This record gives sequence, C-alpha cells and structure tokens, in this order.
Amino acid sequence: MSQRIAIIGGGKIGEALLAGLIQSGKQTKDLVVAEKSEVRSAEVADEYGVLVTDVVNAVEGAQFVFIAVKPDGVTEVLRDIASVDDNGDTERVVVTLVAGLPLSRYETALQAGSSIIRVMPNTPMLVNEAMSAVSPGRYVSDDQLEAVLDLLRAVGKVMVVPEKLMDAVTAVSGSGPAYAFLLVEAMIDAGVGLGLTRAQASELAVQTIRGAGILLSESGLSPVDLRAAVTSPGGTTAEAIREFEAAGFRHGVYQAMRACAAHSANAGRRVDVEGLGGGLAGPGESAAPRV
Ligand SMILES: NC(=O)C1=CN([C@@H]2O[C@H](COP(=O)(O)OP(=O)(O)OC[C@H]3O[C@@H](n4cnc5c(N)ncnc54)[C@H](O)[C@@H]3O)[C@@H](O)[C@H]2O)C=CC1
Ligand SMILES: O=C(O)[C@@H]1CCC=N1
Repeated sequence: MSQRIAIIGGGKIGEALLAGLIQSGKQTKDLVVAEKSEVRSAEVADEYGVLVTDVVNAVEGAQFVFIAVKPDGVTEVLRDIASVDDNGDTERVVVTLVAGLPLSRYETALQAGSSIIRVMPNTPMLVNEAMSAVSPGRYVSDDQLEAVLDLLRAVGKVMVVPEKLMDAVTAVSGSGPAYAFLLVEAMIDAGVGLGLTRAQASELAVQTIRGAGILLSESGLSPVDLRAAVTSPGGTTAEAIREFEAAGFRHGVYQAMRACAAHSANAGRRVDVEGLGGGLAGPGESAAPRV
C-alpha cells in the first residue's frame, strides 16, 4: 500500500505538518504538497525539497490526504479530490485540519463511503510539540484511524474526541498558542516599560514561559499548585495577580474562548452565507462521530 502523504495547502499549518513529518523521519519522496500560490510553492519546494504541485497531481496515488486550506477554499479542493479516482488500489483517507467545517460536509462532497478524519492541530507541530484532537468519520476503519494517529503522534500528542467537542477544542488548543504568544508579547512590552531593553525582556519572558510550560507538563502538579508555589505570602506575585484579577483576566479569557468556539461553530454557515460553499452544505450538518 502506498505511503504517499499529500498536504493540500502549504501555508502555516500545512508547513508545520510537513516540517514535523520530515523531522520525524518521513522521506521527502513520500511527501507531496499542493499549493496554489506560485511564490509560496517555490518557498516550500526550496525549504523542504518536496514536490509541490496541484491538488489532482498531489492526490493521485496518495494514501493520506491532509487538507490545510482556509474554510472558504475547501469546496474547490473537495471537487478536485473527488475527481481523482482511486481505482480501489489505495484506501485513501482524507484528513481535514480545517477549523469549523463538520465531517458531514466532506462526506456529502466526496464519494459515498469515503474515509474522512477531522483533526484540530496547532502550530507547535513545527517543533513536534503539537496537540491534535481527532474525530474519525463513520467510514474510517480502525487501521486507518491508527495509521493517522501514528502520523500525528510523530509530530506531537493526540487525543480522540467526539466531533461535538471540536469547537471547544479549537478554543483551547487550536487557537491556544496565540494566547500564549499574546501574553509573552504583553510581558515584553511591560518589561520594556519597566526599563529593560527589548532583547533582555524577550529573553526573560520567553524562557519563563518555556520553563513554566515544561513544569506544567512534567511536574505532575496542577496550575493552581504551581501558581501558589510562586506566590509568596505578602510578596510580589500576589500584587501582580491582584491586578490581573481586577482587570478581569479570567473573565476575559472565558469570553475570548467563547467567541473562538462560536466562530468555529458558525464556520459552515459563514461559508454558505458568503456564497463560498458552492452547494456543499451537508444534509442537516449533523456530525457523524465514530466515538
Ligand atoms: N494556523 C493555525 O494555527 C491553524 C490552522 N488550522 C486550519 O488550517 C487551515 C489552514 O490555515 P493556515 O495554514 O493558517 O492558512 P494559510 O492561509 O497560511 O494557508 C493556506 C494555504 O492554502 C493554499 N491554498 C488555498 N487554496 C488552495 C488550493 N485549492 N490548492 C492548493 N493550495 C491552496 C493557500 O495558497 C495558502 O498557502 C485553516 O482551515 C485553519 O482553520 C487549524 C489549526 C491551527
Ligand atoms: O484562527 C484560525 O481560524 C485557525 C484555527 C485554529 C487556529 N488557527
């Protein structure tokens, strides 16, 4: 069986997947990227030494097809994928990394019985530290699911979830890296405000968040315990935390993540309303999780 992996869309998350798979030992001859932009195609081909081509070429003979385009580009990509007959000689699995669009849309657009897996990854995939949540569609076999989980495990951690949780997952781990980067950005600006150079503030803030992340994942302690350990009685940290809370930190995080999840939940409708769906709306839009 072919082990060819096609990545449709060589943008930020497509590149993260490509880089992660190469770092994890996949051979470039088994990887192919489809990319629409000529400039981006040249960048990806130069940087990674993989074939960059169009969707139909990339999908031909591929066992795994990862879709990594924006939601409004999915209709066109699915039409191209559907036009490639697999002749029954590959058990093609389509893995979508696209936020918001339910499995039912892909099942409607592709051949009946197609194996489709919905995944919400995140950009730390670039350094093999992704968190990927995975919801298999109804026609995915155990072997196909295991094969895709193995590919994703090579670039980080995986968690299988029912599809109905994907909007919440997107709010936590899909968009989550951006919240961490925003915090670091704000810490650097504040450090500069307090008299550090930008270089000093950057090094201090980045290493602090890195160390805190490793402590969180390796100490076995909860965030509450770890924060308490930093907060000396009557000390400096308590002062900082009082100001965070007065500024509505927790409420702000909750509201931001609610907005994120709602945006994900409405992706299908937005694509239709904006006339970008090209008639792809699935009947009832119902999720068809296998778990
Ligand atoms: N950026 C992130 O952190 C994450 C993104 N995602 C999902 O991944 C998808 C892609 O996001 P990004 O990589 O950020 O977007 P991006 O805009 O950086 O990349 C998309 C790429 O797809 C290419 N493209 C569009 N239509 C194409 C077609 N028909 N054939 C070939 N190439 C085509 C574009 O030229 C572009 O380079 C989105 O659906 C997003 O929801 C999911 C999780 C995290
Ligand atoms: O912002 C977005 O829409 C994508 C999905 C999750 C992270 N980035």
